Amino acid sequence: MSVNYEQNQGEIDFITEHQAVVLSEDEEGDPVVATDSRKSSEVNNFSDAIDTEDAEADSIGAANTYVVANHYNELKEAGRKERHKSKIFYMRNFNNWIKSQLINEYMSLIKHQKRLGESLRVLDMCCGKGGDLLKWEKAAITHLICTDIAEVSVDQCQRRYQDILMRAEKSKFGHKFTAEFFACDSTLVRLRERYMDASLQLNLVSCQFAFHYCFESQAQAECMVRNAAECLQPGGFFIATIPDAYEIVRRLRAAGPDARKFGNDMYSIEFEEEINNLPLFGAKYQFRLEGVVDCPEFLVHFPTLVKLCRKYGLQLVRRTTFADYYAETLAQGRQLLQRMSGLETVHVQRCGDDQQYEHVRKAFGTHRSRPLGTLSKDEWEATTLYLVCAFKKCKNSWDTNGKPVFQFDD
Ligand SMILES: C[S@@+](CC[C@H](N)C(=O)[O-])C[C@H]1O[C@@H](n2cnc3c(N)ncnc32)[C@H](O)[C@@H]1O
Repeated sequence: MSVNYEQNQGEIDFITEHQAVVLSEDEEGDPVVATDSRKSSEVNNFSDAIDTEDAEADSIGAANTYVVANHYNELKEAGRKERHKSKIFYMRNFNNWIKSQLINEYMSLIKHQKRLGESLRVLDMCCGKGGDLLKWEKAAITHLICTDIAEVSVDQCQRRYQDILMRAEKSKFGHKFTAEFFACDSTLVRLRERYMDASLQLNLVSCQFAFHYCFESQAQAECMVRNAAECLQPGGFFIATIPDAYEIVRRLRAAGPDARKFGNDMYSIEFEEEINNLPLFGAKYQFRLEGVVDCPEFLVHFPTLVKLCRKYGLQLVRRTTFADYYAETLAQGRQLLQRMSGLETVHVQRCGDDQQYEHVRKAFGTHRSRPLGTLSKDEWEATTLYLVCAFKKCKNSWDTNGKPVFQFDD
């Protein structure tokens, strides 16, 4: 049996309703993994949360985490000048804007539930080099936990935080917050045991452009979701940006019946395996992004993610593609988008017959004299591979066996 990675009407309805899970064409109950002899350990229902912390990576199918860690450890931080010259300069800024919009949206909801002066604690899971530190500062949080598998990135993140703190001390307007940093694999390690205070309650967990790494195996996905969920206060949120598996499979199919690869000059996605036989976990592809990423990644089967999240009390409240999120939040986020240089300024008359801006000519003709903001075709194709999602932590009671019974709103 193969897993359905194509979005059918049933799944669209599911996403709209946030209710029953359709995992494949043949299965409506617990997730079933496509038969794959190498991953026989995954061919069962979700087991209880794995208890063996720091488990042997190999024993739970985490063969690629070293490759990913090495890749990010070796990635050089480009200077401002180099970043400006990058072919994906605007797309990276655009992605950064999407993250800001998402963080602002859910921080606002959290702040509405709180009284002024109450603590606001955030976990930035897979924080990288700290690209979101300024967003946390602006959100006026009180405590931040940053963790990532790449030690080099965590060190850099910590240095950036120290800079922010020093600047905040000198400025009347800067916001100071406490923070802790550690390197570890969020798909293998129980994070709460590494926190300075293991009883700490979080208001927001954010995992940006990284959650999909945990879909290498069921045990890793389960560990990562538990890390996202278990310290969240009821009413708190888990937010993420991940590649949209439906869109990936749709583009692959569009590339031809036997195609295993698609992309453009900015990015490419290449599957090793026959895509009609993709497993539920470990559906691996190589993702390449102009000068920044060349790494194995894994499809996230969205209904499975939703089901796994529900097991830990997380209820889906948003699943929106980047294209739709841009359209939905543009009116409110236009100024920020401009400040972040999230779009390239283009003069239609100067575009000539450049195919990268054909959409602009089609939309506005060649007579428009005022400049406008857009992304090149290649950058737009790369950014629209992604979606934003958000889950709310629900209240719970306890059953007679001491297991949580979550009170979902739907
Ligand atoms: C594309 S970067 C995103 C970084 C950051 N969240 C951002 O938005 O700028 C992906 C990050 O995920 C981290 N990562 C990948 N697998 C991980 C794992 N198993 N545990 C913790 N971090 C991981 C990488 O080291 C890398 O920093």
